[in-house]
Amino acid sequence: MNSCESLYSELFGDDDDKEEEDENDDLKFLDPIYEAEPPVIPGLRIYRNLLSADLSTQYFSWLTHAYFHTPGSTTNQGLHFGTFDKATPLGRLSTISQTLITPSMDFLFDQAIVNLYERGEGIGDHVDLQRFDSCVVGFSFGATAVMRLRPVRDRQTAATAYARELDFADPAEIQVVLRAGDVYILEGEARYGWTHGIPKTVGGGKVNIESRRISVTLRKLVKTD
Ligand SMILES: O=C(O)CCC(=O)C(=O)O
Ligand SMILES: [Fe+2]
Repeated sequence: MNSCESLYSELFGDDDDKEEEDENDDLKFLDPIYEAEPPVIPGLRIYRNLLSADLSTQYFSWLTHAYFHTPGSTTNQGLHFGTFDKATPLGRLSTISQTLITPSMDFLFDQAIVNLYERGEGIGDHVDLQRFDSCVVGFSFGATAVMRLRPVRDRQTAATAYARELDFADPAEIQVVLRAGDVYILEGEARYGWTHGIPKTVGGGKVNIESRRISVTLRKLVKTD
């Protein structure tokens, strides 16, 4: 067993035999609660505390160890492509995501991005690339972040203009507070008609992310054949 596997066992247990029965034990299915001010964006869902504080801390530790542990490394992103092994932490998050997606979206998630933010960091306003399907699920671990969503005038341009200056339909923006254990879903209008981003500062210069935050976003690659 390598050190990563043993940490995993320590955190999540050795679940070779009880994988099936345990699969959904950690989930606390709460009704979605929107913290965003009206108008709420169609296709945006926020599940508060979907993962308990303890479990979120375990994910945070595992993700830190698995992706951002090399001393001196400046890596702030981990990527996963392909179907998920259900016995891994990312696999568990994909299982949760599968249960949350709208039933009409009959697909399996097969891509994950793990993003690391240190204090004061953020991500520019963007629309996730078109090569990904219409539903994106995001998990938050570590420090709290405010995510900002803004409507775009031209969806086509927005879809190819990752994190650069966009033509916003109007100055409206919706702010969503994301805490450890919260899960958000972007689909439909919220996925294509609005950008999302995490500003470095909020409310007159206050630092948005105050200490390390790790997010995991899950997507499905669109078939190109
Ligand atoms: O950190 C987050 O929750 C957002 C990440 C994101 O928007 C992305 O990776 O496309
Ligand atoms: Fe994104």
